[in-house]
Amino acid sequence: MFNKLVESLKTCPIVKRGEYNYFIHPISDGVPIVEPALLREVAVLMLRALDLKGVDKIVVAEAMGIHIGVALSLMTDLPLTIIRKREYQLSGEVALHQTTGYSKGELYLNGIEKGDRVVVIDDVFSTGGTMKAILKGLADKGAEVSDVLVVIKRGECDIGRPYKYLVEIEVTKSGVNVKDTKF
Ligand SMILES: O=P(O)(O)OC[C@H]1O[C@H](OP(=O)(O)OP(=O)(O)O)[C@H](O)[C@@H]1O
Ligand code: HPA
Repeated sequence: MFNKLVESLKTCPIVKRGEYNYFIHPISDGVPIVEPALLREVAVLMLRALDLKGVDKIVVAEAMGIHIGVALSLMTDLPLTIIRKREYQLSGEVALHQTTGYSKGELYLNGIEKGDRVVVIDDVFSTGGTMKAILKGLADKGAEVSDVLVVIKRGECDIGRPYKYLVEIEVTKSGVNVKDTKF
């Protein structure tokens, strides 16, 4: 079931972003090409893993949460909100500060009401900085987080609550080692 995700990770290129060994993969970068069969495999695994009971909305972050969020939304009929890097100044918008292993920036959360039950999905966990910012924003809005899932977990990562992942990897300067698969 994990064939396409695991095999594509084992052969993906690494580039340096400062000291950070950055792996380049279709699910986490959208390049060189997102094959439908890979996206479908990831979508089916996410659907199998997630606790969707009573869930109202799916939450993802721009950019690389979008394709997996759309796939899950189409399969579940759950609406999707995309946390954007652009400010809209809509009523109720929440600004979040994102810090990753190689960047800092602002994110803007819209479309969440007090009492919403949500799942949050993302492509990668590395430092967990992005997910911590998202969870803080959702808590500030009074949303209840039913489940958090990442497709690819790289390294140890504490986000202050339990979460699920599909694949755990280790990234070195010469490549990706797949350490574990779930679901
Ligand atoms: O656990 P962390 O250290 O926070 O890293 C994970 C985040 O980094 C990437 O986002 P980024 O905003 O860099 O890029 P993107 O626009 O390509 O999604 C990725 O999509 C995750 O959201
Ligand atoms: O190494 C990475 N590759 C792709 N996306 C990422 N998001 C955090 N780290 C990475």
